[in-house]
Amino acid sequence: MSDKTVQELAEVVGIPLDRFLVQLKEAGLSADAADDVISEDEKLKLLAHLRKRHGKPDSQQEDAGPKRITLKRSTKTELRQSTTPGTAAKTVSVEVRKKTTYIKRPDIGQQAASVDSEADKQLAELGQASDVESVLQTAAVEAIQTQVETGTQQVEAAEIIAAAADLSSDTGIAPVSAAEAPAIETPAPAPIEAVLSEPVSEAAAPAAVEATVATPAPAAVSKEEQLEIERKERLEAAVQRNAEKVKKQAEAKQQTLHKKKQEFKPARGVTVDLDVEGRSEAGRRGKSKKNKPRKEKPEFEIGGQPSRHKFEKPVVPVVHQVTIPETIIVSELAAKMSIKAAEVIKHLMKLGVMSTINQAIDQETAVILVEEMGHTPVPQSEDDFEQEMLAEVKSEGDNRKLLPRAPIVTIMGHVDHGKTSLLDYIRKTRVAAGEAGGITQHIGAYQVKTDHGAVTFLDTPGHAAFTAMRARGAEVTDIVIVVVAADDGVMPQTREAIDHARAANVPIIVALNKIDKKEANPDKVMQELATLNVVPEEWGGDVQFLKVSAKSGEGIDELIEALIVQAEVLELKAPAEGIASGICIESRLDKGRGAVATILIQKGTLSKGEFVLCGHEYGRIRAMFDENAHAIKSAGPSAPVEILGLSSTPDAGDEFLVVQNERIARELAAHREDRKRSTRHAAQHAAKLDDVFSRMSNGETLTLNLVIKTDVQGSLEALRESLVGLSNDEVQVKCIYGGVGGINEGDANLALASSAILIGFNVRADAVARKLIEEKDIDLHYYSIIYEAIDEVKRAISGMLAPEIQEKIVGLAEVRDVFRSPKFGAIAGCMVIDGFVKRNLPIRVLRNNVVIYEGQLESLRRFKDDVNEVKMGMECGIGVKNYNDVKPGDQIEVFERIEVKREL
Ligand SMILES: Nc1nc2c(ncn2[C@@H]2O[C@H](COP(=O)(O)OP(=O)(O)OP(=O)(O)O)[C@@H](O)[C@H]2O)c(=O)[nH]1
Repeated sequence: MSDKTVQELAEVVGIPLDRFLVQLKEAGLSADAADDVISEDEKLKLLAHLRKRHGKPDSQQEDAGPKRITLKRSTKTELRQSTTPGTAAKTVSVEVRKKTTYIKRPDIGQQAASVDSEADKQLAELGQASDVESVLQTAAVEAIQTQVETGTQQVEAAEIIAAAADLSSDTGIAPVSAAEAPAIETPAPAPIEAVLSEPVSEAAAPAAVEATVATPAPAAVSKEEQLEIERKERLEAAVQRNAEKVKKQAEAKQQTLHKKKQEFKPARGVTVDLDVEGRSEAGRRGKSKKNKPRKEKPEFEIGGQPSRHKFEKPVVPVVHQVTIPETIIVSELAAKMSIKAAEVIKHLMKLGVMSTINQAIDQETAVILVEEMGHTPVPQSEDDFEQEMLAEVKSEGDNRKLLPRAPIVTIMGHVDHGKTSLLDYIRKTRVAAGEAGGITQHIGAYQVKTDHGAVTFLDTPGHAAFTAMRARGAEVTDIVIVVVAADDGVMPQTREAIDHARAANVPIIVALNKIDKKEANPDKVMQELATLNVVPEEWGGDVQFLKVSAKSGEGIDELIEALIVQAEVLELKAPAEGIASGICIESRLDKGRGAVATILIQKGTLSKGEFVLCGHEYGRIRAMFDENAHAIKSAGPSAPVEILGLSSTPDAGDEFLVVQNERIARELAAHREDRKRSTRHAAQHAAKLDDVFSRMSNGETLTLNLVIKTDVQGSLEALRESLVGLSNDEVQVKCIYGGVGGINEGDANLALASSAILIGFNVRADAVARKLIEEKDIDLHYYSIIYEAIDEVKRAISGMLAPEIQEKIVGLAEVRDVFRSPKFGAIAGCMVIDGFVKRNLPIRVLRNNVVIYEGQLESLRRFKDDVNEVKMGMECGIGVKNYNDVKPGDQIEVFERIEVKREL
C-alpha cells in the first residue's frame, strides 16, 4: 500500500478535511496540511487513537442532561359483580393508568452518529486502503456495538422508571426519579429496535442510528403487560374482597330484617297498637316493598330502640262494653267478654240458669251475668237495627204534607145477620159496576168510589179476624160497621163485636139489616143496643144507625155516605207523597204468579218497580193490580192493591215498607227472620196481673184491662161489676169484654191485642186458645169463687199480693162412656188425654169447657184393679164422689194446689 496524502485519505474515509486534520492532530500526528503524506505508521497511530477515543465519552456530552418523554395512557373497564343472590349485579369501574417515560439523549445519538459516521468513513477508508483500515473498520463496528448495548440498557432503565412511576400512582410509593435510574448514568445512545431485531451489518448500522429515539422496545411492552396483569390481579383481588364484604353485609342485614320480622309478626285478627307511629299503617296495608325506599336502619327500630310488640299480661282487668240484644247465644256472649264459654256456663249455673253453649239466654239474665263478671252490659233493642236502616224513611215521614184519605171499614156482627151479603152487594154494585165479566177475583179489600169520596172495605168480616189483626199489632180499621139483623136483634156476637170495636177504640156505625123483611123491628134492636151503651144519634147518642137491606140494596148509599161523613169527623189524613208503607191484608201462593199479597197502603204512594219489605219477606214489585184486577203503576193511601214479586207470602197484619234498595230490604228481612227465630216474643207484650203494681209504681196511670169469661150470665154481671168497682185514682179497672162460655181464640186474641188479663170463672180455655195463651204468654186466671177473683185483683192493685195458691192442672181425662153400678153409682169410662190422673187430687167436671162440678175422686180403676195413678194414653174408670151426672164428652180435670210466693 502506498502512502497517501491527508487530502486523499480524508476523501477515502469521507471525512471533511479540516475535521480529519483535527483528528490527526488529536492523534498526535505531524501532518497538518492537506498535502502532507501519511505513512503506514501514522495510519496505525491514528487507528489506535480512534480506538482509544471510543472507550470514553466526550467531556462536553457529559454535561448535557437527559431529556425525558413521559407517555400517559389510561384505560377504563367495567367489572360486573353479583353480590347477593336475587339482587342486581354490581358494576365496578376499573381504570388502569399507564405512564411510560422515555429518556432521550440527542447528544448521545448525535455523538454516536458522528462517531459512527467517522468510524464508517474510517472503516471504509481503512477497508479500501489497507489492513490497518480493516482493523479500523472493526474498531468502528465494535464501537457501534458498545453504543447499541449502552442504549438498550438505558431504554430498559427508562422503562423501569416509567413502570415504577406508573405503579406509584396506584400504590402510593414515591416514584423513582429518572435521575436516579442507573441507565441515566450509563452513557451511550442506543439504536434500539434496529440493533436488536436485525443482525449487525454495515448496511444496517446507519439505519439503526437513525431509529435511535422512537418506538418503545418490545421487551418493555411485555414487562408492562406483566405489570398490568399483576395490577389487574391485585385489582380483581381487591374487587373480590370488596364483593365478599358487601355480600356479608347484605346477608347480615337480611338476617336482621328477618329476625325483626319474626319478632314483629302479629297474630291474625289482632290489632297491634304500635308505638311506632305511622309504621303500623304501612304494615297493615301491606305496602309493596318495591315502592318503598330501602332504609339503612332496621325496619322496626326508632331512635335506636327496637319497638316491642310481644304480649304483655294486663295488670288491671279489662272491662268490656258488652252489647246484649234481646236474646243472646251463650257462646256469643262469651266471645264478647273474651272468655271461654265454659266460664259463662259456670257463672250461669251459679245464677241458677242451666244452659248449653248454643243456647240462647234472655237479655236480663245476660245483663246480670255480664255485670257479675265485671263488664259493662249495653242492652240493645232489636229495633235499633231497623231504626238505623229505616232512618231515612222515618225522617221523610215526619215532614210530608197530610191529605184527607178514604176510611178503612170492617164489618162485624152476629152469624147470619148479613155481613157477607152486605159486602157482596156493595162490591157487586159499586166495585164491579160496568165490568163486562163481573168480578174476576176476590181480594182481601176493595175500594168504593162515590161523588163525595172513597171508602175502603176490608173483606174479612167478623170481629175474630179484626181482633186477630189487632193482636198482630195491625191497627188498620178506622170505622166498624156492626150489622144487626132487624128481625133478630142483639145476639152474643153482636155484643162481642161491639166490645171488640170499643177495645180497639174504633167508632161504630150500626147497620140494621134485613129491613126488607116483614119481621124487621128496627126500634126493638135500637133499644137493645142502647142498653149496651150504643145509643143512636136521633136518641141523643153518638152512633149513626142506618136501616139497610143487603138484598134490595136499600139504604146502602146512605150507609156509604155515613161512612164518608164519619171519616170527615175523624179527620182521616195521610201523606199522599213519598215512601209508601202499610199493612198486608192477606197473601197466597199462586201457581203461575208466585207470592201474591194484598196490601193496604196507609201512607205515601206505592209504585211498580219499587223494593218493598213486608214482614220478613222482601222483593221488587213486578206487577201491581187494583181490586178489579187492572194492572196499575202506582197507588196512594187507603188503596188496597195486589202486588207480585215478594220472596214469599207474608202474614196478614205484617207491615210493609218501601226501602231504597234491595240490599236494605234483604238485610232487614234477614234481621227480622233472625229475630223471629230467636225470640218467642209477641208483637205486643201480654199484660200480667203481677205487673200491675210495679207498673203503677213507675208512675204510669194505669188501666187494667180484663177479658172475663164466665159459666153463666149472672156470674159475669156480678164479677164484672165487682172488678170494675175496684177502680181508684191510680188504676182504672176496665172490662173490655165479658162473655159466657169457654175461652176461645178470639178471647185470647182480644186479651193480647188489648193487653188484657184473661179471667175464666168456672170456664176453661179450648185447645186453640190454650195454644195461643201459651205461645203469647197471656195471663190467664181461673176462679171458682167470685170473692177470690175480687180479692186477688184488689191485692194486685194495692201491691199486697199474698202468696198465691196456684192451681196446676196435672191431667185431663175425657169421658168416653158412663156405666151405672148399684154399688158405686155412675162410673165414667175415661181416656187420659193429657198428663195423669191421681186418685187423691181434686177434680173438676167440665162440659163444653165450663166447670159443672168440683170435687174428689171416689174411685180410680184400671180394669178391675184399684190404682193410684193413670197416665196419658191409658183408659181408666173414674167414679166421682157425690156426683152421678157425668155424661160422655165431659172432661175430668185433675188439679193440685201449690203455694207460689209472689214477686213484684
Ligand atoms: N131478606 C134479606 N135477607 C138477607 C139480607 N141480608 C142477608 N140476608 C140473608 O141472610 C143469610 C145470611 O146472610 P150472610 O151474608 O151469609 O150473613 P153473614 O153474617 O155473613 O153470616 P156468616 O158468614 O155465617 O157470619 C143469607 O141467606 C142471606 O141471603 C137482607 O138484607 N134481606
